[in-house]
Amino acid sequence: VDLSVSWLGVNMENPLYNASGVMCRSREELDAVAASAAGALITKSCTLLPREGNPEPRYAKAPHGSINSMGLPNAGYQYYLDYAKAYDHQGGKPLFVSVSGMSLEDNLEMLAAFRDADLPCLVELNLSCPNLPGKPQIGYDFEASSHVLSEVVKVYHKPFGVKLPPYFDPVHFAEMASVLNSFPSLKYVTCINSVGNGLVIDLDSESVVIKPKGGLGGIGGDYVLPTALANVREFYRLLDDKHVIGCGGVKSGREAFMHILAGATAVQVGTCLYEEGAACFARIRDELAALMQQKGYATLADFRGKLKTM
Ligand SMILES: O=C(O)c1[nH]c(=O)[nH]c(=O)c1I
Repeated sequence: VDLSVSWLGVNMENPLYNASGVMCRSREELDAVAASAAGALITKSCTLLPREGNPEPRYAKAPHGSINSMGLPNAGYQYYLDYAKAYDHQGGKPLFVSVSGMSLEDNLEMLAAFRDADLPCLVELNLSCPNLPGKPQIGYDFEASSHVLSEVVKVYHKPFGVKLPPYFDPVHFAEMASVLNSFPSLKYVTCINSVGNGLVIDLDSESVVIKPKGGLGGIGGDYVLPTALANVREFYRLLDDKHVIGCGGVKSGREAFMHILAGATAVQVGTCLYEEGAACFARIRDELAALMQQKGYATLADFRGKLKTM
């Protein structure tokens, strides 16, 4: 079977890569993803200046996934720009850069720098960080999203994507799709970011499991798979001439297959990568290949977006 996918000028030997935020804050981590069976890699969302992030513990494994309130810890955009400048773009694994400025001005300054560097990497603009106390997720404010994107496309003229929060209402899917469809150079969306501000309780200690925000954090893993699949399918259905990247609940070939069946061009792995390490990519890749073989599909396009309804 052929697991390759070519989209937006990048060629991936398989559709799997890391979710921004996991195993991608340092060059050592990024190199580990690049050295793994992953088909691509993406950097930790970056800000203008380096950030420590929220107090620890800020990540915890949960019975069916994870909770995190990292608080955007990152080395600052210059670090990732330098990594991108030194990266072997011909090496076969596309590099994506996630940008998540603390303000529109910061986003524009970072995007202008990436523009001027004229590198082959694709930008994923994060509209959905749920863990900055006092800062709402842009993606939940349709007016703000439209304004940010209007300013972004004045500065950044290359194709780019956005990381979206999960939506839970058909009206919201339609509203956000309408905003996104008015930006032709916005060529992909990544659905979904973590399900924001969940609460995991440890029964024995009768306590929360992470320190920031009274224990509130973004939820990932098995918990979010149905929501992730719904967002992938809805935006796949509603967006014009854009790709949807699936993220949320992928821990085996089965969920990767589901995301692609729902319309995903490629698939990101977060919680499972955090817990299992980079070996998960070869395992999930082989499981996906076996599933395709079993079902008689030769390529991803044979079943992409072909979810049956009743
Ligand atoms: O807390 C984080 O750093 C974080 N955590 C997430 O779950 N999603 C995000 O987009 C971010 I920027």
